[in-house]
Amino acid sequence: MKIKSVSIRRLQMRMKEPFETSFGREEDKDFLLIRVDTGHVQGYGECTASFEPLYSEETTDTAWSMLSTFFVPAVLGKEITHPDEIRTLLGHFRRNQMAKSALETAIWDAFAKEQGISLSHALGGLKEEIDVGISIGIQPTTMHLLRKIEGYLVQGYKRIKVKIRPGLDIDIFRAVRKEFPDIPMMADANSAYRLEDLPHLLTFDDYDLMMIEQPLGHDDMIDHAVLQAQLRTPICLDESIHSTEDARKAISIGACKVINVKIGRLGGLTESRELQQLCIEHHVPVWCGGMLEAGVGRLTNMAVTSLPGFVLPGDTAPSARYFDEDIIDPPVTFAKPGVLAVPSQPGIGAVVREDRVERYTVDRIELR
Ligand SMILES: O=C(O)CCC(=O)c1ccccc1C(=O)O
Ligand SMILES: [Mg+2]
Repeated sequence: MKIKSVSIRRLQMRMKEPFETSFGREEDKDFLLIRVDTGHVQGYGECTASFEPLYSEETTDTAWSMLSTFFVPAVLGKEITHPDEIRTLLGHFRRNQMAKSALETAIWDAFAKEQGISLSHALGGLKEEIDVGISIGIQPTTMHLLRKIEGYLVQGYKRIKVKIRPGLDIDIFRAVRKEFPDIPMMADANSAYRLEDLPHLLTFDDYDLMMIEQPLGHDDMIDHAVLQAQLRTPICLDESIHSTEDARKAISIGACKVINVKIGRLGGLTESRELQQLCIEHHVPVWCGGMLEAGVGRLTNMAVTSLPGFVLPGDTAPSARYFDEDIIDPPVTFAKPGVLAVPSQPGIGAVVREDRVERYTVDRIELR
């Protein structure tokens, strides 16, 4: 297989509602969509970098720059027998995982389409159905949050994740546990606490949380290990894990008991698959995180979730939770409440609606 041409488009899509975390607020989706052409098929990949460098240091602009200047030229015209080779072709360039992943996932999609198999099967995925949880952004009041939770439980979501920050944590846990004593609940702090908050964080153990996601520094593992040694609630790392090597180190020092896999944060599907394999060997459960993806990224997340290490519900909600109109046809919908069917059609398993892509495009470049 040879990559004959690559198109990079910048898209802007209105989100149904803003999403607020401890690090900021996202109102509109600003992202890159990559399309690779092999002469036989077209593969698509979505970049999970955001407009601002808040979740990670990457942005839509830096990803555009890295892809067009370095990453796309490194793969154009090369004979590729398997998408695992992309990681090697890009390996000498430091970091910029989200930009690399956008290109690598597009090539995985093209590879699966050339083989006539689903992306899930190309990866070695076995599950046909996956359980879905919901990540709820910070709400104006606790009452708003409680009513949102109620609505999502009615829709069948298998696990509720609430976003927290200092000053907005225990009150939420208390209120949720009062109304919903038994639901699977977890919290995501997006690095809002410091080790000096340890006594306060230990009180989280009273609320039967499935896990606490990334309580401490985005670049830390050491303090997380100190905290985990005293905290009964499992720590799940998100921001801190950029590779299988990071996961190995985090597990070996006891910095976490669970890992959130985001394909973009890890630089692609090859790395994500390897990380989940390592986690199986160490009996560390993983689940698929989300970056408010549009349809292409959403389908890629569903494919990776079909791998056996993904034993907990992911943040892979249906399209309609984020957008009025997705760029894929059909959009992602529940097969039954709280459950998605992993597509069996070739590649990501849905048609990318080029007419809609065109409507949301604000910039483009084609490299050949
Ligand atoms: O529904 C989703 O896509 C997950 C939303 C989410 O939690 C999130 C969204 C944007 C950036 C970071 C995170 C996170 O998991 O920390
Ligand atoms: Mg997170």
